[in-house]
Amino acid sequence: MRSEYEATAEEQTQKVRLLSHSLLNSSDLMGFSDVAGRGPSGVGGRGARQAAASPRGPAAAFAPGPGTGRAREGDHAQDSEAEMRTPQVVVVMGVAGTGKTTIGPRLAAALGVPYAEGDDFHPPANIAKMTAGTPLTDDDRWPWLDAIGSWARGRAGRGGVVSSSALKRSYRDRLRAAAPGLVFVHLAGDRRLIEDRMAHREGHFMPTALLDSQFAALQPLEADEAGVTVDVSGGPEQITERALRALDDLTGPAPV
Ligand SMILES: Nc1ncnc2c1ncn2[C@@H]1O[C@H](COP(=O)(O)OP(=O)(O)O)[C@@H](O)[C@H]1O
Ligand SMILES: O=C(O)[C@H](O)[C@@H](O)[C@H](O)[C@H](O)COP(=O)(O)O
Repeated sequence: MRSEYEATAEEQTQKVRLLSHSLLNSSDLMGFSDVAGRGPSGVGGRGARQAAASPRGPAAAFAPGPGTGRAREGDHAQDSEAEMRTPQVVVVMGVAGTGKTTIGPRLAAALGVPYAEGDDFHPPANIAKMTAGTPLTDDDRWPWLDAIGSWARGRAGRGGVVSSSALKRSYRDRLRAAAPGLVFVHLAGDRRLIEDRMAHREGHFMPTALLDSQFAALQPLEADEAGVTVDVSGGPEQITERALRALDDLTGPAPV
Protein backbone atom coordinates (compact mmCIF):
# COMPACT_ATOMS: atom_id res chain seq x y z
CA MET A 1 0.00 0.00 0.00
CA ARG A 2 1.27 3.39 -0.83
CA SER A 3 2.59 5.13 2.23
CA GLU A 4 1.39 8.51 3.27
CA TYR A 5 4.76 9.99 2.41
CA GLU A 6 4.28 8.90 -1.18
CA ALA A 7 0.79 10.26 -1.47
CA THR A 8 0.23 12.44 -4.48
CA ALA A 9 -2.76 14.36 -3.33
CA GLU A 10 -3.46 17.39 -5.39
CA GLU A 11 -1.42 20.24 -4.12
CA GLN A 12 -3.78 22.66 -2.60
CA THR A 13 -1.52 25.27 -1.25
CA GLN A 14 -3.84 28.09 -0.79
CA LYS A 15 -2.58 31.53 -0.37
CA VAL A 16 -5.37 32.91 1.70
CA ARG A 17 -3.97 36.05 3.08
CA LEU A 18 -1.86 38.70 1.55
CA LEU A 19 -1.04 41.57 3.78
CA SER A 20 0.22 44.75 2.22
CA HIS A 21 3.97 44.67 2.20
CA SER A 22 3.98 47.80 4.27
CA LEU A 23 2.92 45.73 7.28
CA LEU A 24 4.96 42.68 6.36
CA ASN A 25 8.03 44.83 6.17
CA SER A 26 7.23 47.15 8.99
CA SER A 27 10.20 48.98 10.34
CA ASP A 28 9.08 47.47 13.64
CA LEU A 29 10.94 44.40 12.45
CA MET A 30 14.20 46.17 12.99
CA GLY A 31 16.11 47.24 16.01
CA PHE A 32 15.12 44.87 18.78
CA SER A 33 17.61 43.79 21.35
CA ASP A 34 19.53 40.67 20.52
CA VAL A 35 18.14 37.67 22.33
CA ALA A 36 18.42 35.33 19.37
CA GLY A 37 19.77 31.93 20.06
CA ARG A 38 18.47 32.00 23.59
CA GLY A 39 16.86 28.68 24.25
CA PRO A 40 13.27 28.25 25.28
CA SER A 41 12.73 28.45 29.00
CA GLY A 42 10.05 25.82 29.19
CA VAL A 43 10.34 22.08 29.28
CA GLY A 44 9.41 19.49 26.77
CA GLY A 45 12.78 18.18 25.79
CA ARG A 46 12.67 18.62 22.05
CA GLY A 47 14.89 21.68 22.26
CA ALA A 48 15.31 24.69 20.03
CA ARG A 49 17.01 23.68 16.87
CA GLN A 50 19.39 25.64 14.76
CA ALA A 51 18.52 24.83 11.19
CA ALA A 52 21.26 24.37 8.66
CA ALA A 53 21.49 26.56 5.61
CA SER A 54 19.74 24.99 2.67
CA PRO A 55 20.16 24.70 -1.06
CA ARG A 56 17.74 27.57 -1.39
CA GLY A 57 20.04 29.62 0.79
CA PRO A 58 19.23 32.24 3.35
CA ALA A 59 18.02 34.60 0.67
CA ALA A 60 14.80 32.61 0.50
CA ALA A 61 13.95 33.80 3.97
CA PHE A 62 13.91 37.39 2.95
CA ALA A 63 10.92 39.58 2.43
CA PRO A 64 11.06 42.88 0.61
CA GLY A 65 12.54 45.57 2.80
CA PRO A 66 10.84 48.69 4.06
CA GLY A 67 9.69 50.97 1.35
CA THR A 68 10.35 48.53 -1.45
CA GLY A 69 7.93 46.96 -3.84
CA ARG A 70 7.47 43.23 -4.37
CA ALA A 71 10.47 41.81 -6.16
CA ARG A 72 9.44 39.77 -9.20
CA GLU A 73 11.30 38.12 -12.04
CA GLY A 74 12.06 40.74 -14.63
CA ASP A 75 11.49 43.56 -12.26
CA HIS A 76 14.19 46.13 -13.01
CA ALA A 77 14.36 47.04 -9.36
CA GLN A 78 14.82 43.44 -8.27
CA ASP A 79 18.52 43.59 -7.48
CA SER A 80 18.34 46.66 -5.34
CA GLU A 81 15.19 45.43 -3.67
CA ALA A 82 16.81 42.11 -2.89
CA GLU A 83 19.60 43.88 -1.09
CA MET A 84 17.04 45.59 1.10
CA ARG A 85 15.06 42.46 1.95
CA THR A 86 14.39 41.71 5.57
CA PRO A 87 14.37 38.09 6.81
CA GLN A 88 10.95 36.90 7.88
CA VAL A 89 10.04 35.52 11.25
CA VAL A 90 7.58 32.71 10.60
CA VAL A 91 5.20 31.01 13.03
CA VAL A 92 4.14 27.52 11.96
CA MET A 93 0.66 27.15 13.43
CA GLY A 94 -2.14 24.61 13.52
CA VAL A 95 -3.79 22.07 15.75
CA ALA A 96 -1.81 19.37 17.51
CA GLY A 97 -0.64 16.65 15.15
CA THR A 98 -0.85 18.80 12.06
CA GLY A 99 2.90 18.63 11.50
CA LYS A 100 4.38 21.75 13.07
CA THR A 101 7.33 19.90 14.57
CA THR A 102 7.89 17.98 11.37
CA ILE A 103 7.60 20.84 8.90
CA GLY A 104 8.99 23.68 11.04
CA PRO A 105 12.64 22.54 11.02
CA ARG A 106 12.49 21.72 7.32
CA LEU A 107 11.09 25.14 6.55
CA ALA A 108 13.75 26.79 8.69
CA ALA A 109 16.49 24.80 6.97
CA ALA A 110 15.19 25.79 3.58
CA LEU A 111 15.08 29.41 4.64
CA GLY A 112 18.48 29.25 6.32
CA VAL A 113 17.21 30.51 9.66
CA PRO A 114 17.00 28.99 13.18
CA TYR A 115 14.05 26.91 14.34
CA ALA A 116 12.56 26.90 17.81
CA GLU A 117 10.12 24.26 19.04
CA GLY A 118 7.01 25.83 20.54
CA ASP A 119 6.39 22.94 22.92
CA ASP A 120 9.63 23.79 24.70
CA PHE A 121 8.31 27.16 25.82
CA HIS A 122 5.52 25.67 27.93
CA PRO A 123 5.78 26.03 31.70
CA PRO A 124 5.91 22.58 33.35
CA ALA A 125 2.37 23.04 34.66
CA ASN A 126 1.04 23.27 31.11
CA ILE A 127 2.80 20.08 30.07
CA ALA A 128 1.39 18.31 33.12
CA LYS A 129 -2.09 19.54 32.34
CA MET A 130 -2.03 18.45 28.71
CA THR A 131 -0.47 15.11 29.64
CA ALA A 132 -3.43 14.56 31.94
CA GLY A 133 -5.77 15.24 29.04
CA THR A 134 -6.99 18.63 30.20
CA PRO A 135 -7.13 21.38 27.57
CA LEU A 136 -5.24 24.57 28.39
CA THR A 137 -7.13 27.73 29.18
CA ASP A 138 -6.31 31.15 27.83
CA ASP A 139 -4.63 31.97 31.13
CA ASP A 140 -2.45 28.89 30.78
CA ARG A 141 -1.46 29.95 27.31
CA TRP A 142 -0.50 33.59 27.85
CA PRO A 143 2.90 32.92 29.49
CA TRP A 144 3.65 30.32 26.81
CA LEU A 145 2.72 32.74 24.03
CA ASP A 146 4.74 35.50 25.65
CA ALA A 147 7.81 33.26 25.78
CA ILE A 148 7.39 32.41 22.11
CA GLY A 149 6.78 36.06 21.30
CA SER A 150 9.99 36.96 23.08
CA TRP A 151 11.96 34.48 20.99
CA ALA A 152 10.34 35.77 17.81
CA ARG A 153 11.09 39.34 18.79
CA GLY A 154 14.71 38.38 19.28
CA ARG A 155 14.85 37.09 15.71
CA ALA A 156 13.43 40.28 14.22
CA GLY A 157 15.45 41.44 11.27
CA ARG A 158 17.37 38.15 11.11
CA GLY A 159 14.61 35.63 10.54
CA GLY A 160 13.47 32.48 12.27
CA VAL A 161 10.82 29.81 12.37
CA VAL A 162 8.96 28.86 15.53
CA SER A 163 6.10 26.44 16.03
CA SER A 164 3.05 27.40 18.02
CA SER A 165 -0.45 26.11 17.63
CA ALA A 166 -1.57 29.78 17.84
CA LEU A 167 -5.11 28.55 17.52
CA LYS A 168 -7.02 31.73 18.27
CA ARG A 169 -6.84 35.15 16.72
CA SER A 170 -6.20 36.60 20.18
CA TYR A 171 -3.15 34.35 20.58
CA ARG A 172 -1.75 35.53 17.29
CA ASP A 173 -2.46 39.13 18.29
CA ARG A 174 -0.46 38.47 21.44
CA LEU A 175 2.45 37.09 19.41
CA ARG A 176 2.30 40.01 16.99
CA ALA A 177 2.24 42.47 19.87
CA ALA A 178 5.58 41.03 20.97
CA ALA A 179 6.99 40.63 17.49
CA PRO A 180 5.35 42.83 14.87
CA GLY A 181 5.67 41.59 11.32
CA LEU A 182 5.26 37.89 12.09
CA VAL A 183 4.12 35.76 9.17
CA PHE A 184 1.98 32.69 9.92
CA VAL A 185 2.01 29.38 8.07
CA HIS A 186 -1.18 27.58 9.03
CA LEU A 187 -0.81 23.84 8.51
CA ALA A 188 -4.33 22.65 7.88
CA GLY A 189 -5.87 19.38 6.89
CA ASP A 190 -8.52 16.79 7.24
CA ARG A 191 -9.38 15.92 10.81
CA ARG A 192 -9.13 12.17 10.22
CA LEU A 193 -5.69 12.47 8.66
CA ILE A 194 -4.39 14.57 11.54
CA GLU A 195 -5.93 12.26 14.12
CA ASP A 196 -4.33 9.28 12.46
CA ARG A 197 -0.89 10.89 12.41
CA MET A 198 -1.28 11.94 16.01
CA ALA A 199 -2.34 8.47 17.06
CA HIS A 200 0.88 7.07 15.61
CA ARG A 201 3.12 9.66 17.23
CA GLU A 202 5.28 8.28 20.00
CA GLY A 203 6.85 9.96 22.99
CA HIS A 204 4.72 13.08 23.03
CA PHE A 205 2.70 14.37 25.94
CA MET A 206 -0.35 15.42 23.93
CA PRO A 207 -3.18 12.84 23.93
CA THR A 208 -5.27 12.48 20.80
CA ALA A 209 -8.33 13.11 22.97
CA LEU A 210 -7.37 16.79 23.07
CA LEU A 211 -7.89 17.13 19.34
CA ASP A 212 -11.57 17.97 19.84
CA SER A 213 -10.71 20.97 21.97
CA GLN A 214 -7.94 21.98 19.55
CA PHE A 215 -10.36 22.07 16.61
CA ALA A 216 -12.97 23.80 18.74
CA ALA A 217 -10.50 26.55 19.62
CA LEU A 218 -9.09 26.92 16.11
CA GLN A 219 -9.76 30.23 14.44
CA PRO A 220 -8.23 30.28 10.95
CA LEU A 221 -6.23 33.24 9.70
CA GLU A 222 -8.30 36.29 8.98
CA ALA A 223 -8.05 38.60 6.00
CA ASP A 224 -5.85 41.15 7.73
CA GLU A 225 -3.36 38.63 9.07
CA ALA A 226 -0.08 38.08 7.24
CA GLY A 227 0.15 34.41 6.44
CA VAL A 228 -0.71 31.45 4.31
CA THR A 229 -2.70 28.27 4.78
CA VAL A 230 -0.94 25.13 3.61
CA ASP A 231 -2.60 21.76 3.08
CA VAL A 232 -0.87 18.93 4.95
CA SER A 233 -1.66 16.03 2.66
CA GLY A 234 1.39 14.26 1.29
CA GLY A 235 4.87 13.89 2.66
CA PRO A 236 6.91 16.37 4.68
CA GLU A 237 9.09 17.45 1.76
CA GLN A 238 6.03 18.11 -0.37
CA ILE A 239 4.38 20.12 2.37
CA THR A 240 7.54 22.11 3.01
CA GLU A 241 7.86 22.97 -0.66
CA ARG A 242 4.20 23.97 -0.69
CA ALA A 243 4.79 26.27 2.26
CA LEU A 244 7.86 27.81 0.64
CA ARG A 245 5.96 28.51 -2.55
CA ALA A 246 3.08 30.03 -0.62
CA LEU A 247 5.50 32.28 1.26
CA ASP A 248 7.11 33.26 -2.03
CA ASP A 249 3.69 34.15 -3.38
CA LEU A 250 3.09 36.25 -0.32
CA THR A 251 6.31 38.20 -0.41
CA GLY A 252 7.72 37.77 -3.87
CA PRO A 253 10.37 35.23 -4.87
CA ALA A 254 13.80 35.10 -3.33
CA PRO A 255 16.58 36.89 -5.18
CA VAL A 256 18.84 34.64 -7.25
N1 LIG B 1 3.43 14.77 6.15
C1 LIG B 1 3.41 13.80 7.04
N2 LIG B 1 3.21 12.53 6.64
C2 LIG B 1 3.18 11.52 7.53
N3 LIG B 1 3.34 11.68 8.86
C3 LIG B 1 3.55 12.92 9.31
C4 LIG B 1 3.60 14.03 8.43
N4 LIG B 1 3.80 15.14 9.17
C5 LIG B 1 3.87 14.75 10.45
N5 LIG B 1 3.74 13.41 10.54
C6 LIG B 1 3.72 12.62 11.77
O1 LIG B 1 2.54 13.00 12.45
C7 LIG B 1 2.77 13.10 13.84
C8 LIG B 1 2.43 14.52 14.29
O2 LIG B 1 3.33 15.42 13.67
P1 LIG B 1 4.00 16.59 14.50
O3 LIG B 1 5.00 17.24 13.61
O4 LIG B 1 4.49 16.10 15.82
O5 LIG B 1 2.74 17.56 14.71
P2 LIG B 1 2.58 18.82 15.68
O6 LIG B 1 3.96 19.32 16.00
O7 LIG B 1 1.80 19.82 14.88
O8 LIG B 1 1.83 18.36 16.86
C9 LIG B 1 4.22 12.72 14.06
O9 LIG B 1 4.30 11.38 14.42
C10 LIG B 1 4.86 12.95 12.70
O10 LIG B 1 5.96 12.12 12.50
O1 LIG C 1 -3.45 23.89 23.67
C1 LIG C 1 -2.67 24.44 22.89
O2 LIG C 1 -2.62 25.64 22.67
C2 LIG C 1 -1.78 23.57 22.13
O3 LIG C 1 -1.97 22.24 22.51
C3 LIG C 1 -0.35 23.90 22.37
O4 LIG C 1 -0.10 23.94 23.70
C4 LIG C 1 0.55 22.97 21.65
O5 LIG C 1 -0.05 22.55 20.51
C5 LIG C 1 1.00 21.91 22.56
O6 LIG C 1 2.32 22.24 22.83
C6 LIG C 1 0.83 20.57 22.02
O7 LIG C 1 1.83 20.34 21.09
P1 LIG C 1 1.50 19.86 19.67
O8 LIG C 1 0.61 20.88 19.06
O9 LIG C 1 2.87 19.77 19.07
O10 LIG C 1 0.85 18.55 19.83
